Amino acid sequence: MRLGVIADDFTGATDIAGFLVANGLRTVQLNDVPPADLQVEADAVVISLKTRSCPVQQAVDESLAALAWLQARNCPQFFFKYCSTFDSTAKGNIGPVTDALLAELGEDFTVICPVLPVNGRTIFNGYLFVNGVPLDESGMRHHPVTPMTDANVMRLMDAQSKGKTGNVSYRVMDQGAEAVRAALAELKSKGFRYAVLDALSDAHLVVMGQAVAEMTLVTGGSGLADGMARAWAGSGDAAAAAAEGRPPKGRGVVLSGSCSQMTNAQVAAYRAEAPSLAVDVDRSLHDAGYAQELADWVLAQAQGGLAPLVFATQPPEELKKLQAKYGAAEASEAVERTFGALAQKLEAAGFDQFIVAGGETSGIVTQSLGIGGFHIGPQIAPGVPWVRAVEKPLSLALKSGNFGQERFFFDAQNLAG
Ligand SMILES: Nc1ncnc2c1ncn2[C@@H]1O[C@H](COP(=O)(O)OP(=O)(O)OP(=O)(O)O)[C@@H](O)[C@H]1O
Ligand SMILES: O=C(O)[C@@H](O)C(=O)CO
Repeated sequence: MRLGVIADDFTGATDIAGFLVANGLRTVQLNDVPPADLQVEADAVVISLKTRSCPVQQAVDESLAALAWLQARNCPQFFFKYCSTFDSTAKGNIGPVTDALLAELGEDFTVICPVLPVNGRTIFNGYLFVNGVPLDESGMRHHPVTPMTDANVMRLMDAQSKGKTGNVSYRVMDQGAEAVRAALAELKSKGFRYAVLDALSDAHLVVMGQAVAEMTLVTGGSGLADGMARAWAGSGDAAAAAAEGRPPKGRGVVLSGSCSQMTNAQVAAYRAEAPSLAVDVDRSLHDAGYAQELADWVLAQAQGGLAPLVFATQPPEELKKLQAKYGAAEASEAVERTFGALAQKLEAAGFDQFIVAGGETSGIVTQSLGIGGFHIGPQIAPGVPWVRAVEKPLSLALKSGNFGQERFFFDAQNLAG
């Protein structure tokens, strides 16, 4: 094993795993900290946790348990994967988890790099942009759980961590890996504990991938991992690495629990052509028989055409109203529970392809289906591979809220079989 990844949510985990596979690295994704005796043969192991928005101590404990599992297999390098839109407010978990991992590894310096240029997530002078717009002016300011109101990654990190954060600017990236290594050494010697790496392009990813090759712990988005994998692997055999994760034809359903801008557009595009049903938040909260009713609706849709869609996805203004009425945490937990129960009922009824939108939603669906690990297949869109459960014949597409193009739900089905 050459890289061990600790990811703070499920779609984040499949995102980074997809990029490693696309560079020809054999990669296995394990959901939750695996049992101590599990044997895995792979170039990279991605452990997906659900620690993005849980209490801080839980996030720290689970991340350290994942680290211990990887250390027990002599893993030489570790990657803490979080969202390319940071998804972590001043009370968030990225700082505390990074500090705990550094302490456990006996290290005192790392990089902070939530980038993925191919999906429009870039960093310029330490400010995070989403499709050219500062993070706090993007759809992320309306996020139901982690509204992002600052685009300055140094400030975000300083607010939730133990040390000081510096920046390696795009101008240094332009000068190549040697210059970046020198800039990192200088920040470290000046007492900085973290360095935010600028990245405006794929070329910058390659440079930073080379520059951090010897760093024990790195942190960031899958753009950084793409750069690292390219630095090691060159162009490995991506088709062979993806073979076990390829989805056969199957019986599919689309479950959308993300309220991101892109998911709203994807749901609108899909509803225009496919059978769809909106989740009623009130009934999710109060009606024990509701998931069965949703399952009955899905089962009643014609087979063979487009997969039926069940969605909780709402535009920001509707979501605000629902959250004000029911409480944000209560409403989102009820919606997640509903999707979890629905997925179980559909599996029991013979569904074997689950296309899921939203990181938290994907986490709950995967857990409810009792899936412990995935083989990673071909990418439907950058950062969204098809994955195939290790222990049963189920294929899933786990889409981060803002990933994929407008016809993503169609694209996923077109790639299957
Ligand atoms: N109509 C709704 N009312 C209240 N909460 C909702 C509603 N629809 C979705 N939610 C909740 O919003 C949260 C969305 O988070 P999720 O991680 O699934 O999507 P996302 O944040 O857009 O994706 P990502 O984390 O990949 O960026 C979930 O907890 C979900 O249950
Ligand atoms: O980095 C991203 O944007 C995604 O992998 C993710 O973590 C969203 O849940």
